[in-house]
Amino acid sequence: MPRIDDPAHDREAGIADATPDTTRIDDIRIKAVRALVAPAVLLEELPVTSAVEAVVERGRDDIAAVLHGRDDRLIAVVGPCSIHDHDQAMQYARLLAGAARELADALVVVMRVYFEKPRTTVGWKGYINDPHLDGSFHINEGLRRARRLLLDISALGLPAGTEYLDLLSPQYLADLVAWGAIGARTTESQSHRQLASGLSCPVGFKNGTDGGVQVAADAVVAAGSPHAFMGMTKMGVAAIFETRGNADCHVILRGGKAPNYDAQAVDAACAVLRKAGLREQVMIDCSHANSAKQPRRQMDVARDIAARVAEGDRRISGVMIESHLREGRQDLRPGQPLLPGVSITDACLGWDDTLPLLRDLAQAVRTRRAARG
Ligand SMILES: O=C[C@H](O)[C@H](O)COP(=O)(O)O
Ligand SMILES: C=C(OP(=O)(O)O)C(=O)O
Repeated sequence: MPRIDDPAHDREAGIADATPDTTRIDDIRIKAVRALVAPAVLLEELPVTSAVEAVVERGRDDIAAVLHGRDDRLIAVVGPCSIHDHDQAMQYARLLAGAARELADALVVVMRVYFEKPRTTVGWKGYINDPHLDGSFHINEGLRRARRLLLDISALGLPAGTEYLDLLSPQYLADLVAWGAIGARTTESQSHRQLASGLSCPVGFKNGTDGGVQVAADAVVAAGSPHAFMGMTKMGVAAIFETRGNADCHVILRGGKAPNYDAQAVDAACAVLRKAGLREQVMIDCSHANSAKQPRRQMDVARDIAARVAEGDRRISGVMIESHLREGRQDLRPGQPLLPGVSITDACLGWDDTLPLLRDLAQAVRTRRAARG
């Protein structure tokens, strides 16, 4: 596929109706403007069923109950670094749904269903931005596929979690999302904090890429407050949104210059949260800088967390694990076939190692519960 700025790109991608901009002093770096489907059209085409509605609501309620200390289970956000194939994602979801049922007494399992990838510089930006994985950027189709997948996963009884990166995409998908994340690169962004203040689900803010927890605590404070900002309605019209604030936000420790999953790091994070007047609780991301992106190191991190939970630590309210059908990662090379069930972004743990890890975490919760009597 030619680069997006090559005149042959749109022809080869089958994109019709590209509208070249002819003004001289405005939009001088915009090559074309293409039509974007209105959210209301997709919501009508792919409506939420009452069964899915119940799964989303129950997922949100369960997560909020853990965050507010009414439920002693552990939230486990588990799944691929990114989605790139519907059938493989569904294969994974069926396995995870089985585990979620088995461990429901101890874990609130949420599948990571990440469609939008924040890149350090450039790279494939996810299933919505480029669903054909070839630089053709069929965003309308990406939105449609994302919505269909969220419906299918939720229909298994499994709540879905996603990263909110684009500021318009929530209007197409947010009704189907039980838990949201704001990533390390956007936790400090006012626009993302405003968005979180109006989302219907609980939201986790990652610490900054340098490891700074203060920005995530600040984000929880900001998202908990009401805001007014510009956005787009379901009909695709510009609007001013006024939000109530989101009381179900929390911090996610994902490491930075150094890992931050151990007891000392949790003490330090809780000191920051206490000073900000927030609940002393964290979700710990076993991946990213906590595993130095070595997928198998997630097992060490998760087992370390399980040991502390079993000893009675109640400040750890959740874990995140990057896991796919098969371990590792692969490069996306145009025209080259991909291995099924292997991540095309960060390396993941394989399912065979994930299930025992989830069982260990669940056992740790049961031990903690038994000790409290
Ligand atoms: O989780 C995903 C990645 O760590 C994040 O999107 C950054 O990826 P990159 O550094 O490969 O661009
Ligand atoms: C991009 C992610 O993480 P982070 O923002 O911590 O880099 C992720 O969880 O996919």
